[in-house]
Amino acid sequence: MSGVRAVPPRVLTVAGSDSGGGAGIQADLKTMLALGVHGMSVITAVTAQNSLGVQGAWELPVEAVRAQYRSVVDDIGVQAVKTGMLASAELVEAVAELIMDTDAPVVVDPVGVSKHGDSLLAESALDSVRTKLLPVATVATPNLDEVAQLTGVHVDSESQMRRAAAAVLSYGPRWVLIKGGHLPADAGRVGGDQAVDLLTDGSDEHWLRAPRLDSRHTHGTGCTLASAIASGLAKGQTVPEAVATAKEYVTGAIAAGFPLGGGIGPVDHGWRFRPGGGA
Ligand SMILES: Nc1ncnc2c1ncn2[C@@H]1O[C@H](COP(=O)(O)OP(=O)(O)O)[C@@H](O)[C@H]1O
Ligand SMILES: Cc1ncc(COP(=O)(O)OP(=O)(O)O)c(N)n1
Repeated sequence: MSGVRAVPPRVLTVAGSDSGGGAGIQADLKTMLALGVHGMSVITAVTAQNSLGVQGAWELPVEAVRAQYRSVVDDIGVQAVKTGMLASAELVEAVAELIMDTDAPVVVDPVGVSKHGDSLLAESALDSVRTKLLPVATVATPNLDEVAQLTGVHVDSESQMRRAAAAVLSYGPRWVLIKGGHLPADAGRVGGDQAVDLLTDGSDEHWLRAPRLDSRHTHGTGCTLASAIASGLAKGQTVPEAVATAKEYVTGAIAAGFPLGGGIGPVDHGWRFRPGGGA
């Protein structure tokens, strides 16, 4: 018996490995599986990491990163790329160069520091992120700490998110999603009980709001959101559509986050497959 099988859209993550499975490459591939695309990976660094923090990190040589990327893109092809932990200026610049030659939308999560405060990007790489990586992004997804690191703009209220967006857009990404997950709960508005993000290309503006969930187990929120956006783009969604569906997915994953180890547990990438998850 023979038949033609449907081929799912293919999404490539270029990121670091999180041994604890909550963030990084592991979060990206789980998200992609949950959202029905074929996930592939270029590993840039390996971290020894768990619910308590990052105990060690080792970069891969730039030629190993280039070789993984070429193997995937030249044979299998990609409909979207997502970048996460890139560790050093050399890796940031090599990845930006590879992306420039790839005809697919790119989600850049400019990962700087983990939730535990462990650095995942050398200070000396910040300028390469600004001048080489952000210009090739279809969507950049900085959190508020990354906005401050990259632009010097400190956001502590919703009204300042517009200023932050303009500062990031000045480096050249087509869209920016300013993630307000780190915004104080009462910032700038009455009843600030929402997790608010701002998506804009400088003229079109979308405010995304979800209930702010009182969960300690939020490890991997940023990686999960960025991978979900890339999955939507690979399926042919517009940027605002992909971001809206990704926000809904990450909110469900945070709501279903669970305790692992002695610290911050992961969000549940498989929440839609659990009873009541809707799959
Ligand atoms: N407690 C929370 N409840 C609901 N949504 C949240 C919560 N914390 C973060 N988010 C959402 O998760 C996504 C990732 O944001 P954030 O946690 O700021 O990123 P990062 O993991 O890069 O620090 C955003 O859509 C943000 O609004
Ligand atoms: C290997 C690796 N990459 C990225 C992160 C940061 O992930 P993020 O989704 O921002 O989640 P938190 O770590 O902030 O919870 C990471 N920790 N490890």
